[in-house]
Amino acid sequence: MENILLEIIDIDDNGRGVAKLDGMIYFVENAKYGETIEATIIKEKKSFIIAKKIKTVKKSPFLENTSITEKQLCGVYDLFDIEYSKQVELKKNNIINTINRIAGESLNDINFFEADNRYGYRNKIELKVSLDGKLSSFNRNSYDLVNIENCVMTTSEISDVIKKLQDLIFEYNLKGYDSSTGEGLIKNVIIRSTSFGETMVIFVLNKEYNLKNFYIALESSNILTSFYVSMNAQKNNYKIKDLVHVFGKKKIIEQLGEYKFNISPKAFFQVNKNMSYKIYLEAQEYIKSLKPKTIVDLYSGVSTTSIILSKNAEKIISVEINKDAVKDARENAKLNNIENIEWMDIPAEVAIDEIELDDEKTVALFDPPRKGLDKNIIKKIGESKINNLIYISCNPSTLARDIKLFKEYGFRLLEVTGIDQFVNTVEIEALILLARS
Ligand SMILES: C[S@@+](CC[C@H](N)C(=O)[O-])C[C@H]1O[C@@H](n2cnc3c(N)ncnc32)[C@H](O)[C@@H]1O
Repeated sequence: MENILLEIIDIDDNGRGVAKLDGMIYFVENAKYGETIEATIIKEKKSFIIAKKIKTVKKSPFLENTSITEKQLCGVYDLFDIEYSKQVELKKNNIINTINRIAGESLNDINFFEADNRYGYRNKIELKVSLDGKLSSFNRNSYDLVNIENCVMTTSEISDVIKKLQDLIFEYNLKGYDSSTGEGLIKNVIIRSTSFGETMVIFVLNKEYNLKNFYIALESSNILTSFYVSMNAQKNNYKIKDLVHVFGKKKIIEQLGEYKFNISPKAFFQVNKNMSYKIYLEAQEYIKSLKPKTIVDLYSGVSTTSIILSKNAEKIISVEINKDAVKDARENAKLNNIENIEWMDIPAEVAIDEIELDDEKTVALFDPPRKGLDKNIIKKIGESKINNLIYISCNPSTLARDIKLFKEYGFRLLEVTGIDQFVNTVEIEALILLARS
């Protein structure tokens, strides 16, 4: 089959280039936004074609002159070398087009919070270790490792920790895990930092191993506030299992506005502190105008939103499936002298059957994972007396699907705000307000 020329006009949620030719949509891995490429067809489906990039024929006019290398990205940042104004345009259009297409809206423009920092914003990173002991990151969609150096997207505290860890890993001759054989030692290195300069590291190990001298050296380097180890011997499973606290504090502390938050090793906390705080403040603006008696905060994590909104309602019901996060949330409320939050540490789709929903002065707030809301939640809220909903989403497609379903119960889309929380990546965060009159 002859090669074809494709102009990349968009980037999809998976970071693939999108092109249109003769009415067909093409998806191409490793294609840059704006470039023209020579490609070959790999797979033809009814409504789209998967193509493989052969070479760039014309460079993207949106490319920035940057000296940043793949090694310095320390992760997947598909848009890192695309002009920032174009990144914003792509993200705004993604939200607008997805909501219009799936939820039947006709948005022309939306509010958008641009990032305040393009680099140095990530307060959490997960790294791997190669078989020759080099800290590395995974390539997209594969177990291939890219050695890293001077990570530019992480906070300076995390960069400092990486340097020290790398020196010690070399010094103590520690090796990474081999995904093809299931052999090796270090599976995962999770590093977190807070704006107080506190740092936490978690090693996920493949087997029991005496690392006592390494731990002593790491502790005496004074670079870490907290260090944990977890054992997970399951093949190619890199997740934290049972945790052992090795040294330092058990939790690190972060602050958002007037509130402090203890963060334990497994708890979810947004990776871009400044931008996530902007989302919470925007949600608070909506809440202030609605003056609710009760806020039902579904998918509440460590209750960051519940705590920030605690003065804006008589009662907050905070629902989160992760029991560790709820434990942290209770402590966080105590730490901030907050007494009007009630917790349910069960799935939101189950909790919704137990929550009183027949008061018009209740506002529901959702912040689900990428898969969006469970159908039972939409049904129960739809059939309830609740008239105002705030929805924070990291996936425009499931957000748009859920807007469409809420519209069947008489809700209208009133506000949409996009937030560039995951700068230089294709990921987007959106906040919407739905109401029925
Ligand atoms: C995107 S996070 C939002 C957390 C929090 N609102 C914040 O801003 O930090 C989604 C949260 O939903 C929780 N979660 C996932 N599935 C759930 C379910 N079925 N019921 C309740 N919580 C769930 C996750 O543990 C995670 O804490």
